Amino acid sequence: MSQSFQSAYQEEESRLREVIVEIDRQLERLRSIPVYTGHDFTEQVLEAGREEKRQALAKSLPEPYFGRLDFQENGTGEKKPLYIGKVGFDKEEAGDHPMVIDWRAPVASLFYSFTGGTEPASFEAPEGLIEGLVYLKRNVVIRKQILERVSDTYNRESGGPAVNDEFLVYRLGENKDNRLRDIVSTIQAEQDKIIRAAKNTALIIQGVAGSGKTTVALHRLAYLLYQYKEQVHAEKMIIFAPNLMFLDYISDVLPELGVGDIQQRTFGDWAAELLGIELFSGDHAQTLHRWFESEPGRGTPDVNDEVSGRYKGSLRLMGLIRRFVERMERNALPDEDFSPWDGAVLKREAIAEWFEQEYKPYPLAKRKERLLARLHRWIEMELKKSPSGAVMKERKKKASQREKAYANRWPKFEPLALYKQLFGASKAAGAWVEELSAEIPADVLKATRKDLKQNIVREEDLPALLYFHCLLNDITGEQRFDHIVIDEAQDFSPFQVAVLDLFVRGHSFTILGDLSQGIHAYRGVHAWEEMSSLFKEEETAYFALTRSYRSTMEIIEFANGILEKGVGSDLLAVPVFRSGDAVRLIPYASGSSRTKDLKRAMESLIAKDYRTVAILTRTLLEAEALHEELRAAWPELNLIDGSEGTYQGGYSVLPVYLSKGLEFDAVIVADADAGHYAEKAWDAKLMYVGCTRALHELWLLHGEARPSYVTAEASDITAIGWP
Ligand SMILES: Nc1ncnc2c1ncn2[C@@H]1O[C@H](COP(=O)(O)OP(=O)(O)OP(=O)(O)O)[C@@H](O)[C@H]1O
Repeated sequence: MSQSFQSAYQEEESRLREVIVEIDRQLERLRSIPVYTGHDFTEQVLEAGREEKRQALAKSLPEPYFGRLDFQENGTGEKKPLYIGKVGFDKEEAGDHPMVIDWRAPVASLFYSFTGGTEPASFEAPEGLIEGLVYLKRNVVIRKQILERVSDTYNRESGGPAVNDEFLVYRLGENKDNRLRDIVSTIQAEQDKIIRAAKNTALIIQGVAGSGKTTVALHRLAYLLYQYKEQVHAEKMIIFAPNLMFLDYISDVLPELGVGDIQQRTFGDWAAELLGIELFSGDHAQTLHRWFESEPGRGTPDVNDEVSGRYKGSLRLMGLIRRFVERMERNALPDEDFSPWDGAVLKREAIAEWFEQEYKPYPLAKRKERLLARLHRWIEMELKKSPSGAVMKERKKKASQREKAYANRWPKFEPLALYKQLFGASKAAGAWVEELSAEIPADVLKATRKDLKQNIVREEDLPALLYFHCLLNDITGEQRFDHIVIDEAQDFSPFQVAVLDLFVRGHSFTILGDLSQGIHAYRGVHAWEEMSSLFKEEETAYFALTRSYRSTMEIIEFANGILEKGVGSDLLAVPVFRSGDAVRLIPYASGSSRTKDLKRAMESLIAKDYRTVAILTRTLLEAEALHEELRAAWPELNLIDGSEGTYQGGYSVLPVYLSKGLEFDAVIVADADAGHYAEKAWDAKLMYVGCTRALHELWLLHGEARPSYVTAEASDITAIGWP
């Protein structure tokens, strides 16, 4: 141990003791104050503040901070060490500078944005730009109040080189359990820019596999809550993610960051609940079967803008619905006057005046509701003019029948009813409806009509139904969001985002995805312009994350090869300098069974003490069969089939298309051969998704011929055969 390291360690050790004593002191004082349970509002607010502090301090006690930055602000002549942690707090004596600074505070941004060199650094504070010199950037690992590691990634005294990746590489080398974790101690400058971007912008982020998109989005939510305390509320934020298992997988990060109450949903669940409709239960399985299960090896079916998912997610359909509702509005008012009994008449012109002038500002369903309520009041007034009680009774009876009949002559302003009309699944309001329906691609029209006649609503129908809902009804304050995160956004459609934009204040979006992983291209976007064009130029910003943090250099280079050769993409990942074992290509032994080889691969990797190991098959059927065969060897082996609500970690078998978003210490791609993966960009994307799930080790087992994008020769990054 060098002398300077020893003194740094001792210095940090004594500082840690000082901080822990202070936290203990503050906690003790707070705990000694009796909890207020009375009705005085001021006291209640004070108690809530104390409770928040108690919790924050207790949470920070085991690991009060993770970083230190020595900074000298211009003109101060004083170099100050700033300690950065998940929770900030001051010494109790007034006038002392913070003991620990919250990682989201403006000054803490320096810890992340500073990339080295001797030039002055700056950060944006509420009072303006602050400039100064950075002397030291230090990472410390504290666990259960014990200082475990001190790592200087920049030291001005030693010549001011670039910040090094030593600590990052150490962190990335750790094995993972079954949950995504926070990265506050190692957020990188390119990620920090996204986390701290202004709130009222639709951020679109293209990030290569493993670039931290999901992680960054979660940290951004924590940042927005801190920075825009008054405008943003946790319960008014929502994260849309692809499935419940993925939501479970990411569910620890926000609590780790001290953030609760943020809604985490799938788009389907959220939209169906809002609309009060039930989705067809077989939809998911049918869709996956159609696109991923039917003919492995022969290549996934071709996709164009006329396939159902693409069309129903398009702005073309959105425009069509808008025109449909406009026509509906023009044709809504019945042609005749209203007569509650013979001799009494309310002229159509008078009703039109209410509908077209007075109630115009209201959405359509509300306009109808108000109009009919007013009509009812008019009837009551007229009834009062009756010459006798008997006549009044007679008239009332008649009026009630005619009022009902009149109301029935109005269209039903209900999303599903109108959607059915548009697709010809129920009686149309006029010939004009057919004119509009003719614009829908014939195959889509036919299949959807058939579905709707049987009351089958699929997930792909939801953007249209939601849009109908928005055109017909007010969006209530309760339904509105302060911020929306869309993860795996390459699988979202422009129509989905356009509708969500109606639900969010100030176009406040974080939209993240990777076009290279667009394996649901039958419904998702093919270029980010499809989404950015929904917003005005000043309302949107685009970021690209090119560095990949998940996998070793070998794995990333191998996966880049798949992208280049198989997808023709130039969205290649730049690895962090973390080297591991070569990617292994292993032919199945002739004469031996494939299962035996896969079992052997699994055994070898488990023997290396990896905590999460997965075998990825091309289809679910294959995963099920393999799971059945291997269960005897590993009773705890999980089968992931898309129906589960939680992610278990450990050892798993799953079809490759369900692995998206997840990661494993070691991955075995089964059947990486031409019999399972065709020479098609889409199949190459599937292979890319599979390979980029591996953190430390990747093995591909295969039959005779491999697709051309799976590299054949042994090299620095690939090894052939068993170790
Ligand atoms: N700055 C960082 N420091 C440490 N680890 C990081 C950092 N950024 C990302 N990671 C790690 O890299 C891995 C990938 O992160 P994440 O899943 O958020 O990426 P992604 O871009 O959403 O991936 P994909 O699109 O491939 O699913 C995670 O293990 C995450 O903890």
